[in-house]
Amino acid sequence: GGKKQPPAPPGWPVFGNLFNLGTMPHRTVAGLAAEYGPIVRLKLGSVNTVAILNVKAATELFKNHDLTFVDRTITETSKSHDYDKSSLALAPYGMYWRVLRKICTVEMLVAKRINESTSVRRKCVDNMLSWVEKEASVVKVGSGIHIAKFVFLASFNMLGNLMLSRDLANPDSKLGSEFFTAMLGLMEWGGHPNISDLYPWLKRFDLLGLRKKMDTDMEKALEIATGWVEERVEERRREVAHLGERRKDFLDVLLDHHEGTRKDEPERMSHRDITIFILEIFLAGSETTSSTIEWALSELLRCPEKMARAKDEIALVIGPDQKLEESSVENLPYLQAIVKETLRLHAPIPFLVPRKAGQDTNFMGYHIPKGTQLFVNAWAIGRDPECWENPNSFEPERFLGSKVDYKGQHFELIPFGAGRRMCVGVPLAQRVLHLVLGSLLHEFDWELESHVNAETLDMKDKLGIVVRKLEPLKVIPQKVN
Ligand code: HEM
Repeated sequence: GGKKQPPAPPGWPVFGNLFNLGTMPHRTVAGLAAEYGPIVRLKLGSVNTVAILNVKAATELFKNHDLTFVDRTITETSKSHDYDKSSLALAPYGMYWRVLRKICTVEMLVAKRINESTSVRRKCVDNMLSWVEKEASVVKVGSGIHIAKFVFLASFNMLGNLMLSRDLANPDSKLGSEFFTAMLGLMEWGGHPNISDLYPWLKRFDLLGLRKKMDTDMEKALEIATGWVEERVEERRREVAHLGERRKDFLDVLLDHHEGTRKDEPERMSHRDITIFILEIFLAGSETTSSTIEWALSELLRCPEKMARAKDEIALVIGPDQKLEESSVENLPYLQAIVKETLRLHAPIPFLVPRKAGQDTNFMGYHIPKGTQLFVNAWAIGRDPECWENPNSFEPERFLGSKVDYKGQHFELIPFGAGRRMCVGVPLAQRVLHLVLGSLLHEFDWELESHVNAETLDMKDKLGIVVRKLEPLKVIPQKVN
């Protein structure tokens, strides 16, 4: 075999294909498949990138080349305060990653441990429902509320409770709101395209000022979270006599591990590592969840008969004066289908978390040099016409009686990725998505604002760390009695 590289659209000197991308790169890049095929080479500034655009190529990737592309590309903002050195999502495929990933899958994000915290999530959802109701009562007639904001707060609060047993959405907590603001900053600066990543030799000029902004917010977030970790270490010291009174949260699991390993063991997590892990879970789990819920509601508001079907299903299983519990979700196949269909059409992280080639490799007849960045376009894959009928239309029915799910075995539906680096939060995300969406549908009737209707609702998206709606969904909730 020669050294045939994947086809590439023509680019500009210096800029490469940067201008081909536009504001919705997942859509633009998906569109290249028609002319260039499912494996496309792009030059983003000076960075060699390959994008995977259909199910066939993704299947080959995850089945036979997962290990070649198991490491991540590291962005300039993620190096702030050495975040990348402790991050699970960015860790090289080695001992540290393996140990931390195992703690996650075996001790934190496993069904048994998730079951123990059911009431915590219930409480956070109840809070959210009352925020929604309250806000709806103060906006003027015909205007809606920004629903994603409340779901985001609730998800953030849930994660704070699961990890730290702390209510960060409590408006009286000054520290909580400072932390929240700093974390919003991390998401903003981390999701913004950065000249420093496109032209590494310009890094030191930090032309967009993103690294500087990141450093400021990272410092604040770390300072606050470090305080929480230290406080807990103290508390545990005092508590040793009567352990078992408190529910073991993620922080306890991590500290148990820290204290259980010998100091000279290479896989020992430092307090710094633990603190950064906490930030990472907030970053990974909040906006992904709220964006999915916002899209699901938007799609349902465009199809009143599907909205009605979802509400009818819930009403049949859950009494009007009962709450929707996580344990009821298994009896709500249509709700489950709605979540799948939403993730198919609106993968919140449409290129997954970028990977890179660990060595020169031959992929489906193409030569891909070591160091090449890899985008797996989950958005395009979810709409691959070879695998999906009417790929662009919202039809949850397609999943009824189908085995296809997002757990990494069906490469046509990979909003959480697949292979070794697949999202570690799936079991939790799955609970939260169904609980939140189901509760919103059960407790309220939803209407669009008076000047909008199903045909005119804006469905455009934009890409940050997460794809969200360009125009936030504004909806009018009507409490169901
Ligand atoms: C709708 C919700 C979510 C979506 C769509 C999502 C999606 C993803 C994707 C696409 C990846 C990269 C996968 C790959 O490279 O193949 C990822 C990685 C990750 N996710 Fe999620 N995620 C969600 C929720 C969560 C939650 C709730 C948590 C934590 C509790 C979480 C923690 C992580 C972590 C730690 C990684 C890095 C894994 C690694 O590199 O080994 N995610 N997620």
